[in-house]
Amino acid sequence: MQIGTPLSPSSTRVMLLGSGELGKEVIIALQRFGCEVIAVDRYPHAPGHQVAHRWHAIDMTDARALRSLVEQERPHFIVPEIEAIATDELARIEADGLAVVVPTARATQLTMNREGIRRLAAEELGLATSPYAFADSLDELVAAIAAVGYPCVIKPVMSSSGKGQSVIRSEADIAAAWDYAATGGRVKGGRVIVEGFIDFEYEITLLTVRASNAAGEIETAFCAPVGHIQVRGDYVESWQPQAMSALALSRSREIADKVTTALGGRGLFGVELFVRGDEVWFSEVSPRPHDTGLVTLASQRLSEFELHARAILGLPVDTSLRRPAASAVIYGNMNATGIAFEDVDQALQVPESDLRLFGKPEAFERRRMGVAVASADDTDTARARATACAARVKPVAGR
Ligand SMILES: Nc1ncnc2c1ncn2[C@@H]1O[C@H](COP(=O)(O)OP(=O)(O)OP(=O)(O)O)[C@@H](O)[C@H]1O
Ligand SMILES: NCC(=O)N[C@@H]1O[C@H](COP(=O)([O-])[O-])[C@@H](O)[C@H]1O
Ligand SMILES: [Mg+2]
Repeated sequence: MQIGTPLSPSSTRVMLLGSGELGKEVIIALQRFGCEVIAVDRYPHAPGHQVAHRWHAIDMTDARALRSLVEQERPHFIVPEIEAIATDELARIEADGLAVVVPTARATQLTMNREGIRRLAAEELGLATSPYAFADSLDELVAAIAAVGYPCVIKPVMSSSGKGQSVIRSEADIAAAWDYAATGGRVKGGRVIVEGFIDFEYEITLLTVRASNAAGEIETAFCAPVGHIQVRGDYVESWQPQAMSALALSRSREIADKVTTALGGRGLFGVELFVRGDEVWFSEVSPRPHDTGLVTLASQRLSEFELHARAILGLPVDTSLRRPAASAVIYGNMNATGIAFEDVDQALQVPESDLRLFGKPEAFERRRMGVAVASADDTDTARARATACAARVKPVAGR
């Protein structure tokens, strides 16, 4: 494996499609190995734009715009960082041998739509999932709910971070859930999935990495399970390791192994699972670093972002946990551009704490603007530290 010199003819070029907080950390990891990084997002000055060699703001769902940028930049690797991308064009780019798509173009196609990954997991791989049905209209939704039963969760098939998602308990909630899904999806009036509500005890992300071993073969390795709490479908706190029974852990690994093997390629995946006792259900998977995995910045020898960078480049990985840790999200708490953060010094008085402020040019009430991480002897203490650190950071209007 060879890595060239950035900005020279020998450069190893990597293009990120999506350059938010997760991409920013992947870019930093790639920069440390001397890659030449091109960061792309839908708006200028995205977090990853600020740490890359070059940046572009384009509509990544526009196949022609995407193709022409790839032809202009000639990256060796394309690393999708969000789901809303012209993934069919990525498949053509991969088939034409223009670049390696991470982990594979097919993985990005299957996971950008809940239907693709759900049918693969439940119908082809036979994994345990919630019962589910799909609907394209309010009438079909009524029928789908009748098949799945109450309570259930309604989600646009194309959405993320809980957008357009609601839990419904009776017929009276159906119309509102349909309307809400239409506002939160990436496509107006689009298709929805109805999922039976799983009354889980806790949920985890099993970070799973497919990377080359010394013999050059792809091997699967697992990080310690990440536990997390979601509010309105968006993560607010995570910790590692999540305590679980030996059987639940081995079942989780088996599911993660099956689904990541089916998606293929090299890279880090976030496999989302629901757990009750020894029972485990597959929920969904990100073929890229996961927001709940931000905790690994404090907990692992190599963060999930460094693991992704290494896997992409064909380098060896090490998933070992260094110390229990936790993460807590910092929201914008206002709608404004160019905001500031007060009391960062106070926040970092918390023992073993650290902060990432993403540098997003515009804040929204519920937009993630930063994260606090902290380590400790145990995850309970780490959680208390991370939430205390996050709470001390005060978003204020910029001057
Ligand atoms: N069928 C279900 N039963 C119980 N809880 C659920 C179900 N589906 C989703 N949830 C809850 O909502 C959260 C978000 O759901 P999901 O991961 O499908 O949304 P998302 O929009 O893809 O979020 P992200 O992009 O952040 O992963 C889950 O982590 C879980 O807490
Ligand atoms: N659950 C997916 C996730 O956390 N994705 C992360 O959020 C960014 C978008 O943030 P924004 O909506 O604030 O622009 C994405 O670019 C990615 O880093
Ligand atoms: Mg999810």
